[in-house]
Amino acid sequence: MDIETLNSLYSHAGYVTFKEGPGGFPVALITTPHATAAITPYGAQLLSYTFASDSNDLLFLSEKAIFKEGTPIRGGVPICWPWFGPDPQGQGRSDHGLARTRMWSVVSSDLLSDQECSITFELTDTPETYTLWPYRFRLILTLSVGRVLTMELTTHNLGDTPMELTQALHTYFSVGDITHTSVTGLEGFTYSDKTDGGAEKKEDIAIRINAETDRIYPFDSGDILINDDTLKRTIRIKCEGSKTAVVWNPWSRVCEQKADLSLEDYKKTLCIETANAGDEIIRIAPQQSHTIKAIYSLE
Ligand SMILES: O=P(O)(O)OC[C@H]1O[C@H](O)[C@H](O)[C@@H](O)[C@@H]1O
Repeated sequence: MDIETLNSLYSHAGYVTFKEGPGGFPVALITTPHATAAITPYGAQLLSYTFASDSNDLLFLSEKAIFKEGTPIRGGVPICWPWFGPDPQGQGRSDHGLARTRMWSVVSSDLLSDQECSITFELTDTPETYTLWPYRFRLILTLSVGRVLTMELTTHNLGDTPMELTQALHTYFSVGDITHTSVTGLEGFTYSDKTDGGAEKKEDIAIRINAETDRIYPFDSGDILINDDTLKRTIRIKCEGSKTAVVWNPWSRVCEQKADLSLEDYKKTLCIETANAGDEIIRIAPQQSHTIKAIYSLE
């Protein structure tokens, strides 16, 4: 859909407008008294979110991010779906599934009040997705911009066979300096350390990142806090409908390997992902649905 049509159908004066963004992708710019957001239908990927009370973006977006059909965008909130990580069946399909490299459709934008605005995107199966993943689905992302940022991802199984999937809201938070950042809320949980062959480990203290980190924690309720001593802010993450939380920092080794990351980017970002990852496979019966939700706020 072109920018003019998007604006004629879904803009709200002073709140929602569509512009052409990098790579020619459309971007919805959303402003409320509490925050501003930029989200592209490509991957339904949130690229930026800035609370009015804070001059720093909540999210990290790589300066070297690639905006090109078929390539994932490095930063913001990529949606990993219907699998998290490498192809679970080893068929050579893309890491993290097919949602982050497809153009979604905008289906609505709503002024919930003069304080809050939401936008909804959908991705449905096509003959092309069916050859990659043989299910009939409707995937809906709703993002609400207000006092808090809410992201809700619902999978509808439109077919007549059960569907199995893993998934994540792969949020790249911006941090002032990773070595002056801690994460609380996950201490005491036994996690799977993907940098150590999935070894099970446990720490009873706040997480501090001082090496490449890639962990899957069992986590189905409660809050996770990112305490940032440099930007002097605490980000609160509430997860619903998810059974795991993933903590990822690429450190220098992965930054060196990725064309879309700068060498020092590991200092500026930390991913805390609301997920059903690893063994936490979601099963959705025919004609049923499943929702995960993340709510982000600043303290
Ligand atoms: O480079 P990507 O395909 O975007 O994946 C980036 C990272 O995503 C997740 O956090 C995984 O746990 C990591 O193992 C992976 O390296």
